[in-house]
Amino acid sequence: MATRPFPPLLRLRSSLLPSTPLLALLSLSSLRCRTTKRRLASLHFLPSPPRTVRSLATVTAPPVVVAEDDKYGRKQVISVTPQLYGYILSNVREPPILRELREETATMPGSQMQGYSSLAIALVLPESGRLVACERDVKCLEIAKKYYERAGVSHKVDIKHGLAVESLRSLIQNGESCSFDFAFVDAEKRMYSEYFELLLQLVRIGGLIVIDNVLWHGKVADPQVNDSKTISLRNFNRKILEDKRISTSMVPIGDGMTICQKRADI
Ligand SMILES: C[S@@+](CC[C@H](N)C(=O)[O-])C[C@H]1O[C@@H](n2cnc3c(N)ncnc32)[C@H](O)[C@@H]1O
Repeated sequence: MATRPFPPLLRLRSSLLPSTPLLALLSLSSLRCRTTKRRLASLHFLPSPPRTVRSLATVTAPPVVVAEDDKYGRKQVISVTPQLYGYILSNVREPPILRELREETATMPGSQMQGYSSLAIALVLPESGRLVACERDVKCLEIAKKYYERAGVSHKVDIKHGLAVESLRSLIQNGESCSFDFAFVDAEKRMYSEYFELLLQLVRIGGLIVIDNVLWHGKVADPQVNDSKTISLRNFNRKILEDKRISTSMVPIGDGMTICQKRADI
């Protein structure tokens, strides 16, 4: 998950979702929603705090960096300091159940916020909406299930326990291609390209695929960093850039997020 906050509310208006339903696939991550009534989705994606928050909570680094190179026109870039992160947390409409999940998982080893994205989406789905959530880790699922139940949204969530690629392939084999409105990806970074190809089959024309962590803490831009995840993400970003089957925008919020819309002419 990203290590810096996104703007707290990503609002996808119906104009972005031209026809039918709304669905998603994410990692707790894969969701699908079918509704013929509401075509508006409001999704909260509030990721983990910056890694420095817990250890350097009182340090206040300047939040703005100004590029020195003239070719960038002294562009100012904001970075989320612990102080700014605290400010954001106190100025977003984060439902109490999501805050509880975030706080409970903040101190856990490994990935934090298990189920946060899927719970955020399930909370705003209409009763007729459905979410497919893919996760391989039982412990993560236990946390997520607990919160789905507490939030009263379990009936909207179809959990697929296993490798996300296998779950996505099963959905295709079950004839569910072109039936999803929205997919959110935040699982194994080296598999992003495979997830994307499968999701492109599963979402309808006009549907959205949102991919998290595409800037990978800035490592994708650092030629000195060449570990397998960074290389995969670099290759993935290049592939998306050149892919004519989608409209796409890479948004520098959180850890970098790419938003793709499936085009009609593929
Ligand atoms: C960064 S966390 C995602 C958190 C998610 N956005 C949320 O809010 O719940 C990454 C998750 O992906 C899961 N994961 C990683 N690789 C996977 C795979 N190949 N198949 C299914 N889940 C996977 C991990 O177990 C972990 O829970």
